[in-house]
Amino acid sequence: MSLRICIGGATGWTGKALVAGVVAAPDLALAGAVARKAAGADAGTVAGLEPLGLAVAGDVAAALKAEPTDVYIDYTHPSAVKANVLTALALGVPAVVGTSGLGAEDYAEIANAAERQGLGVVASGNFSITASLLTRFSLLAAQHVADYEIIDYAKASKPDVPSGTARELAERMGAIQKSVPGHPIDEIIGPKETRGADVGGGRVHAVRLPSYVLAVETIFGKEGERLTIRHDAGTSAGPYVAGTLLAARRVVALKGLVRGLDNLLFGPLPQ
Ligand SMILES: NC(=O)C1=CN([C@@H]2O[C@H](COP(=O)(O)OP(=O)(O)OC[C@H]3O[C@@H](n4cnc5c(N)ncnc54)[C@H](OP(=O)(O)O)[C@@H]3O)[C@@H](O)[C@H]2O)C=CC1
Ligand SMILES: O=C(O)C1=N[C@H](C(=O)O)C[C@H](O)C1
Repeated sequence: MSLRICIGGATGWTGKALVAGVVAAPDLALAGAVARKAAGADAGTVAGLEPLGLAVAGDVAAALKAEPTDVYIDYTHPSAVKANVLTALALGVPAVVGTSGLGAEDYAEIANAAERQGLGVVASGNFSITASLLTRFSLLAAQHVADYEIIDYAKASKPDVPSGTARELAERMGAIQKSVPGHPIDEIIGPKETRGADVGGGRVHAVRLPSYVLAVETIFGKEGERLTIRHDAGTSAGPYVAGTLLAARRVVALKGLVRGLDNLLFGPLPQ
């Protein structure tokens, strides 16, 4: 039997690519689509496909109550994602979280809800396979090099900071080894904000300018040498589809929260 998927944000940049990915996959079926402005319209038509005979729902609860669903996927907005995921879990549906804007405290709450319900959640700041390589390489490097900083580049209109990619990376690198500034920030002469923000132990500098989609750079410094690891997203949402759908296929067998697609792709980080 096909795995029945509901997509929150089905009319968005990423959501439309995912609707097409689910429709094209022989082992998946689209059971629900959520968006406010297109509520009532056909989910296939609004994604630029043939009609699917499935109406877009105006909210997550309505979609999940209307059709039996195995996995809820969220690509909505930083202001909506946490409530959507908690709603899915409360209705007994595991979740895959692509939307950015949540930090360690939000994920602790989501992990508790998932464990209470005996359900899985997979969240990843970036579901592209190559961005997951940036994450994994950076985590490995942080095990060996203490001094690092993260640069987070995104489009001027991005509503959240840092990006989901950079936030997850900073929190996970910070848990391995805190990035300790060589000169204490409190004693800096000049505007302290120019030294970026401590995000879960990792230091992040955010740049927001037209022409970027999203790029993340981790820079490691040692005496006499420097290592830079960088990922650049292009203008298509295609790279996020395979990783998101891999997470959807795997989340049904999990209990609790897994944060980071690299954990599904490459297994736990070697200690
Ligand atoms: N983890 C990853 O790999 C990736 C993460 N992202 C993240 O996913 C999120 C969505 O990105 P993107 O696809 O570009 O977004 P879009 O703005 O293109 O689409 C957002 C979708 O969510 C719906 N939506 C539901 N609730 C809200 C709300 N409260 N406010 C705004 N929209 C809402 C919109 O429809 P309507 O307004 O009609 O409700 C629309 O369908 C972002 O946080 C982005 O950073 C994006 C790509 C990859
Ligand atoms: O807002 C976007 O567009 C993206 N956001 C994600 C993030 O916040 O990390 C990543 C994706 O590359 C695009």
